[in-house]
Amino acid sequence: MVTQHSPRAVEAPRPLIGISACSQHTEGEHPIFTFGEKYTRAVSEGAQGIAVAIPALGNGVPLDQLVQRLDGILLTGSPSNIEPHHYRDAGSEPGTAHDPKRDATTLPLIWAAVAAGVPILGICRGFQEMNVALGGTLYQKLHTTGRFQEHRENKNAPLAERYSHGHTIRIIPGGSLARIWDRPEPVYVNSLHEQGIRALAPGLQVEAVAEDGLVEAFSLTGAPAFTLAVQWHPEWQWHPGHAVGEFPFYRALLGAFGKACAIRQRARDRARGAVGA
Ligand SMILES: N[C@@H](CCC(=O)NCCCC(=O)O)C(=O)O
Repeated sequence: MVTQHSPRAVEAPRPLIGISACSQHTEGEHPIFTFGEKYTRAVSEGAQGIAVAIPALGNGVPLDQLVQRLDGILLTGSPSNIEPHHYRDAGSEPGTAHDPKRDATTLPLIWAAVAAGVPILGICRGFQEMNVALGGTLYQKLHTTGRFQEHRENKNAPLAERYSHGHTIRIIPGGSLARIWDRPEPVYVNSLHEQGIRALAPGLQVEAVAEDGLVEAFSLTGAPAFTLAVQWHPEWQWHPGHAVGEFPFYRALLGAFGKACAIRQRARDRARGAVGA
């Protein structure tokens, strides 16, 4: 008997995409792991994947086993910041938000994922994590350097305004990002971060810069799979409950990531078939 809860018609297998979680506390004393619905929808609708959580368990996640089962990893943004000892910098100011459990998970995860050829898309904190994991450093407060325009959000503005407006970027011709988005008109991105790249990690290649020269996107040279990170928030396109408008550039980014994940998923399926044969 077919009911409203019966599984839908069989559809083509979708890639399994892990989403990095933050650790937080609810009002009580129950620590929880979280990530936003917009990231989940970006994975399921934008990248056509199946979203699964990567909890911030640090050593409790057997990373080598995890990456063998995943077809892609999306490293989310977060209000928290990477602890500066991870990039050999002095301590942060009191009151700075940190998430050591997330650091202990994502930084080694990035190495494991690159080594296993898992496609990665890093967003904002995730972009900063990729740079730090691979040996780069960050400015803790861009606005105090006197070298950059304002990259922080206006917290008094409505959410839609904060995530729709920002600044333009220049996409480096001939790079991986230019292959995803090769249009002559200026590209606008949103901008909601206080920290930014100071020294780019060895092996990373700049894919886009802001007007002030700040690195806004990079890829990993010679990576076996799609390994791209952006300082802005393409997942805004999939923010629920808002008329967010259309951002074809953001759709193209998630689409390219999804295609890379689908390629890995087919390769993993073939390998499993070969083992089972
Ligand atoms: N804390 C870092 C990274 C900023 C960031 O990822 N913001 C995301 C906010 C919440 C979200 O939209 O997911 C910095 O300030 O540089």
